[in-house]
Amino acid sequence: MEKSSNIQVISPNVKYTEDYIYADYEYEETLVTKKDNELLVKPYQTSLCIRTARKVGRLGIMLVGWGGNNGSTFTAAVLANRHQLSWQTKNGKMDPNWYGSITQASTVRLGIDESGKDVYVGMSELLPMVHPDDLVIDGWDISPLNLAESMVRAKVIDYDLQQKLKKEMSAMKPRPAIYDPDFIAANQADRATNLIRGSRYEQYLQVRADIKDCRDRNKLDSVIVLWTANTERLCEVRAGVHDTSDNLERALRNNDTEISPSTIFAMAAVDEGCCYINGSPQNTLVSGVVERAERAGVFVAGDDFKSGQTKLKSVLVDFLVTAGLKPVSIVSYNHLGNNDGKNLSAPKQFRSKEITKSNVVDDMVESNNILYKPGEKPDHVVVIKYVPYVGDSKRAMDEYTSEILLHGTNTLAVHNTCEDSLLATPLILDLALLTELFSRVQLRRDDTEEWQSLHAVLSLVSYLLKAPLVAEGAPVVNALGKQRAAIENMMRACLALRPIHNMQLEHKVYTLNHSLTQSFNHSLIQSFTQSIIHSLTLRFLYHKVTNE
Ligand SMILES: NC(=O)c1ccc[n+]([C@@H]2O[C@H](COP(=O)([O-])OP(=O)(O)OC[C@H]3O[C@@H](n4cnc5c(N)ncnc54)[C@H](O)[C@@H]3O)[C@@H](O)[C@H]2O)c1
Ligand SMILES: O=P([O-])([O-])O[C@@H]1[C@@H](O)[C@H](O)[C@@H](O)[C@H](O)[C@@H]1O
Repeated sequence: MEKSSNIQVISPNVKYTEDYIYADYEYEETLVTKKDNELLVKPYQTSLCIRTARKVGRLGIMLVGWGGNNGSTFTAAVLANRHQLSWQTKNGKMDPNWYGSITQASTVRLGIDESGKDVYVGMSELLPMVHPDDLVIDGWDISPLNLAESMVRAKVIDYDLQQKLKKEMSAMKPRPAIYDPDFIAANQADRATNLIRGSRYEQYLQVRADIKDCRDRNKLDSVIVLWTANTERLCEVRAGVHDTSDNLERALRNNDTEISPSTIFAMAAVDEGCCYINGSPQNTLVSGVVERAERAGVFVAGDDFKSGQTKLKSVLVDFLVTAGLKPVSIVSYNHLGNNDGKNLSAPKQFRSKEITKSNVVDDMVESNNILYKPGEKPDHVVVIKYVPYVGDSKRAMDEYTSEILLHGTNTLAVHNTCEDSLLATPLILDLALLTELFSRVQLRRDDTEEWQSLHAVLSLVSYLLKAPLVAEGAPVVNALGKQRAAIENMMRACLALRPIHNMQLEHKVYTLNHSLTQSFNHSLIQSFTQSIIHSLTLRFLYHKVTNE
C-alpha cells in the first residue's frame, strides 16, 4: 500500500497518465561572467520534461551491519509502526511514530489558500512513494545474533516494546558477511563469527547470490543495499586498482588486499542492479564503483549519516555566516558508549569519521569572501571518546566562537544528548525511500532525446549525509537548508511547480493583496450564498415532511 497522494496539480504543464506524471518544467539559472571589474549577470532557462513513474514497486532494503544498533533499531521501528504497537514506559503508554524522518514526519509548503495562508502537506504526499510498512528488510552481519538478540544488545528500544517485538525479530537472522580485520578495529574481532569464507571474489559472488535470493524469495521489484556496518579505515586509493570499473574487477579477482569489505558489497549490489548507500564515513565509493554504477544505471550515495552533532553544525555555521558573523573556532567533542564508539576508539577508524565531521563547514565558509580570505578557515577540532557507561546516548558538546562587530566575539556553547540510533534510524528510512523515488524520475529536454535518469551519484540525498558524494566536478553543498530545498524543489519540479521563493508578495504588495482578497471575498460570498440556499432547502423539506 503506497502512501497515496491526493494532490492533483491543475496546470497545462502537468499530464497524468496511468503510468507516469509528466511535467513540463522551466529550469532557471543565472550565468555570471566577469568582465574587467564588472560582473555580467545573464538569467537563462532550460526547458525540461520530467516524468515520474507512478507505480511504486515492492522494495527490499538489505542492511550491511543489520545486527548493529542502527540496524536493529531500524527493524524495530518498522515493525512497531507496521503493527501500530503501543508500549508502557515510566511516562505512560507510548505509540509508534517516525519522528526524525523528513518523508514521514515533515511537511512541505504546497502554496496558499484563498486567504493567502500557507498550505503544507506531508512530504510523502507530494509524489507516489513506498510506504514504510511495506518495506522488506534483510541483511548481513559478521555477528551471528538474531535481530531480537541484537536489539537487546543495543539497549536502545524500551523494554516493554522489546518484549512485543521479540518473537518476530528472533526469526530474523543476518546473513554471513565479509570480515577483514585490517579494515575495522581489532576490538570487533570477538563478534566476527558469522562470515563468508573464501577469496574476495568468492565473497562478492556470495553477496550477489544473497541479493538474488532476497529479491526472488520476497518477489521484490527493487532492492537497495545500505551500509550501516562499522566504520572502516580509509582504503589507500591506488591507480590501476580503484580508479576504473575494469581495474577494480581485476583487483577483486586477484584478491587485492586493498579492496575493502564495503567496496565488495558495493560492487555486488551494483552488479545486481541495486542502488548502494554508504551510511559510514569510509571511502567505499571509489571511482571504479561510481563508473560501475553509471554503467549499470543505478544510484550510489554517501557518506556517513548526518544525524546529530554534525547536522546541527550544518545549520549553525550557515546561520552565522549568512548573518555576516565570522565563525573562527569550532570545537566538537562527544563521547558515547555504543559499539560504534568502541570501533571509533581505534585511530584509523576515528580518522575516517574525523574527516567527514570536519569538512562539513567548507561550502559555507567558501561562500563568503567578505568574512574569509581565500583558503582561510575557522579552527576546527573534532574529538570522540568512548565511554561505555553512556551507551547509545551520545553526549555532544560544541563551542562556536565567532568574530562580531568591531572584533568583538560571540561564543555559542551547545550540549546535545543525541540518542544516536534513534536519530540515525529515520535517516535510513529516508535514504531508502528517496532513492527509490528518484529512481523513478527521468528527464529530457525535448522528445527528440532519450529519457535519462539522474546522475548515478545521487547527491540529492545530501541532506541525510555528512560528507555528500557528488558527481565529478560538482560543488559539495553541506548547508542543511539548501540541501532540504534541493529535495523539496526537485519533488515540486516533478509536478511542474516552481521552487519555493518565500517572498509572500501577496502580503507585501497592495494590488496583489487586493486581488487576492477580491477572489477570496468572491469565494466567501459564493459559499455563504450556497449555505443560505442549503439551509432554506432543508427548512422547506422539514416543513413539508412534518405537515404530511
Ligand atoms: N547516529 C548514528 O548512529 C550514526 C551516525 C552517523 C554514522 N553512523 C555510522 O553507522 C554505522 C553503524 O552504527 P551503529 O551505531 O549501528 O554501529 P554498531 O557497531 O552497533 O553496528 C555495526 C554492525 O556492523 C557489523 N559489522 C561490522 N563489520 C561488518 C561487515 N564487514 N559486514 C557486515 N556487518 C559488519 C557489526 O557486527 C555490528 O553489528 C557506523 O559506521 C557509524 O559510524 C552512525
Ligand atoms: O552525526 P553526528 O552526530 O555528527 O556524528 C556522530 C558522531 O558524533 C559519533 O561520535 C559517531 O559515533 C556517530 O557515528 C555519528 O557519526
